[in-house]
Amino acid sequence: MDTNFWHERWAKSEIGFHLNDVNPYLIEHFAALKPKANAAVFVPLCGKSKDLIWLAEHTEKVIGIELSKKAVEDFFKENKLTPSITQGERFSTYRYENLTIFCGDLFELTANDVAAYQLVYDRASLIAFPADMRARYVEKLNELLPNKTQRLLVTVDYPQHEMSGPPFSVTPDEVQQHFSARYEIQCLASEDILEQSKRFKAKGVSRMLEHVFLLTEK
Ligand SMILES: C[S@@+](CC[C@H](N)C(=O)[O-])C[C@H]1O[C@@H](n2cnc3c(N)ncnc32)[C@H](O)[C@@H]1O
Repeated sequence: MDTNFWHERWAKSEIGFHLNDVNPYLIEHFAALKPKANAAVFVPLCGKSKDLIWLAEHTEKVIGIELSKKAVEDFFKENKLTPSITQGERFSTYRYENLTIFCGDLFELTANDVAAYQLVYDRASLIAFPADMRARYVEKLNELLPNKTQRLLVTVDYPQHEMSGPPFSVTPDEVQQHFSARYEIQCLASEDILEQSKRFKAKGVSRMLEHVFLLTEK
């Protein structure tokens, strides 16, 4: 899967992952991170998610990174916000009050870009990548983030042979494999979402769970 895959999804508005409202898991479980008053949250692969708005209202600073210029521009347009925009070598940077979105490739980020961020919100980001890229993504985030980070991670888990992703299936065992060396892992919720996932059911998926994990650095 290369970056063109995502540019095409956005160009054709094939963005079934996008929710028109804030993700209910974020509202319900964000407090489990026990965010400090000056919490700063990093949102990798943020799309045009409304979750950015909610996080900006509930934390001191939010930074997202998103490949698609269309996604970033739609985000500001649809939320009636006018950002300042700076063109850099690696990214175009969109800023509005306490929210910053880098438009560019996550793999181009350096630790300096996100060093001040202790919390990570990952909804539909790890599961956006096939297995080999997931390993690379986990490694990249480990390299970027300083010690003592916490993450809220939302995954989907279904028989992978029944559908080609994205979203890709990430089982609780795989979450352990990626993160147990560095994080205490707690599953906060597991929900059967098959009935509400009509487009996946239509593709022949027989079982689909969504899991919410709290990862706390050891
Ligand atoms: C499944 S969507 C999830 C978006 C968002 N987290 C949400 O909940 O709506 C994955 C997003 O990651 C973006 N993306 C994919 N690869 C990327 C990369 N290497 N760097 C930055 N963004 C990327 C895609 O354009 C897409 O918007």
